[in-house]
Amino acid sequence: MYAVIEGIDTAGKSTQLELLKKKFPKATFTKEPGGTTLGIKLRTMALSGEAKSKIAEMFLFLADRAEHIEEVIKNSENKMIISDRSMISGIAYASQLDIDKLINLNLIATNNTLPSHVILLKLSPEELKFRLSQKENDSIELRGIDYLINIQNRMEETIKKLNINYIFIDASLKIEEIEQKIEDFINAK
Ligand SMILES: Nc1ncnc2c1ncn2[C@@H]1O[C@H](COP(=O)(O)OP(=O)(O)OP(=O)(O)O)[C@@H](O)[C@H]1O
Ligand SMILES: Cc1cn([C@H]2C[C@H](O)[C@@H](COP(=O)(O)O)O2)c(=O)[nH]c1=O
Repeated sequence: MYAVIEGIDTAGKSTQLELLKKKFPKATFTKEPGGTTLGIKLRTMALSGEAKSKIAEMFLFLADRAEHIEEVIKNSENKMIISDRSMISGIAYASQLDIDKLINLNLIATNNTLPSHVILLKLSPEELKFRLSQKENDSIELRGIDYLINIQNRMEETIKKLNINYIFIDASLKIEEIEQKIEDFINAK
């Protein structure tokens, strides 16, 4: 199983991953960007805001993804893998490009590997605004509410197009309710 937790910034992915680590201690937990040695450097570059070209920024994330698939996902193929983000973020955040074109580019980076299970935590604009106001924002978060809600819509569209097992969860539910829904989803398949 290659399960991924998706959602825009502050959706609650890290919170749920910490709980999943306790529930599934034998699983491989990983993340994008920054799940490999090279990925840590690429993550810093991508999030610094240094790339003036959005296409250059997208290729930094794609390079991270290619290395992550090769170094982490392929090496844990027979285990349960749970990842913080995946190619779905890659497709959604590169919002200047068409989704179908991005699916093809991402399949090159992943050597045609797709997640088997996707959990999307969905935020309302109001809750997103509140959560962003509670933290220091990086260069991507500074793009604002409308930008991030558009990314969330693109995540939904991408997941449906890829025809993967998925669950969409209201990210404003209580932490324990979300935890239970995720556990039921993972255990069901
Ligand atoms: N269900 C919830 N209800 C209310 N607040 C929550 C809930 N889940 C997480 N939070 C809070 O929202 C904030 C963001 O959560 P978290 O860091 O888990 O999100 P994230 O998706 O990992 O964010 P990022 O992508 O920016 O790293 C934290 O302050 C966290 O405590
Ligand atoms: C994989 C991926 C991520 N991003 C963005 C999304 C977030 O703003 C950051 C990652 O930081 P987090 O700690 O996981 O929230 O990068 C992106 O723009 N493109 C991608 O492919």
